[in-house]
Amino acid sequence: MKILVAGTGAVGGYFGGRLAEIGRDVTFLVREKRKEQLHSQGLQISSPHGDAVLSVSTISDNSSRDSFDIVIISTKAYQLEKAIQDVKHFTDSETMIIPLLNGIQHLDTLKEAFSEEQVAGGLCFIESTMNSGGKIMQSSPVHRMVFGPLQANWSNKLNEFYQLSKEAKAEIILSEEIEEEMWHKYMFIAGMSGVTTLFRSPVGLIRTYASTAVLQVFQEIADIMAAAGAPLKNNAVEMQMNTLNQMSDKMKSSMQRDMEKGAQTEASHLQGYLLKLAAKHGVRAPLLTTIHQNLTIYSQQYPYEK
Ligand SMILES: NC(=O)C1=CN([C@@H]2O[C@H](COP(=O)(O)OP(=O)(O)OC[C@H]3O[C@@H](n4cnc5c(N)ncnc54)[C@H](OP(=O)(O)O)[C@@H]3O)[C@@H](O)[C@H]2O)C=CC1
Ligand SMILES: CC(C)(CO)C(=O)C(=O)O
Repeated sequence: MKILVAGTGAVGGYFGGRLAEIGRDVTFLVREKRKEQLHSQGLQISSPHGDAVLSVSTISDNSSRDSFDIVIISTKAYQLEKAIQDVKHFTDSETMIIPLLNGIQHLDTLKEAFSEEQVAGGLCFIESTMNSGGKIMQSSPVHRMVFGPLQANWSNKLNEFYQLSKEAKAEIILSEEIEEEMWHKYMFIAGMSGVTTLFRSPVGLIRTYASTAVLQVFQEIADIMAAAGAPLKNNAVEMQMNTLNQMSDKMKSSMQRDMEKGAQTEASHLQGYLLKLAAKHGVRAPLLTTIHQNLTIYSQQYPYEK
């Protein structure tokens, strides 16, 4: 089974690397700078589960036009449109797409670009970032990737992919309820990245001094999602509070790490899309609005390429 990873950063480099590490047929779609890094120093992972330096296969958007069975998409949301154009050279009508982006809006973009049947659901829990030298730094042990079919007629390729992932040094899970899981992860990350960027603090201090804000933002998001008809559990807010309460004091969100690097954030894909749903369904979300305003002001102050 031929696997292509589009987005060899903190997420794709980690999970793709863990598959390559056990000899699976993984290729990384990369641009020039990343290609040079990977060829000169290998795919480097620093992790509580053991470091790795892997020699990996790469292709670029203009190289040969092979088709892959599975394409894992792990770019940022604002890079997705270009990534889709590049990935298209390497897919056919049987290729299954597994996106690992946070959020939900990208599913529509992908279904439009490929076909409804080709797009699976996916998400991950991992605290990782890529440092300036291209090394993937995982800072806490959780490394869970969940994927699964979004409709009943699922491709056997997903099952095959699950079977060949089992030995990888990562928790890779096939879920029959991936859509519901994605909405819950979306609730969690929109809230957690929102408060960690608003208070510019890891979760420990926020839990101690601003737990009411955390509860409020999860509740606002739950109200928006419920109004939009998302498949949420009755205790969705409590579940997110529990997840947050189990995290270490030092835990940060990837959006917060991006902000610390002065990089672009996924605010419009995460909080911005929720606020669009809130406006559409007439739901009030004052704290989420403040969080989004904070991210918008940040985006106006930093000189990243817009
Ligand atoms: N990091 C984390 O801890 C977590 C992140 N997520 C989510 O995962 C997604 C990915 O995040 P993350 O891995 O942190 O992001 P990174 O910025 O670390 O990685 C994105 C990678 O995608 C590459 N890329 C972008 N466009 C293309 C393209 N057209 N062709 C080839 N490569 C491309 C970038 O390469 P280049 O250098 O060439 O731009 C970069 O290496 C996001 O939606 C994020 O919210 C989810 C859970 C945890
Ligand atoms: C909260 C966390 C680390 C969980 O994977 C995450 O999804 C992110 O920071 O983007």
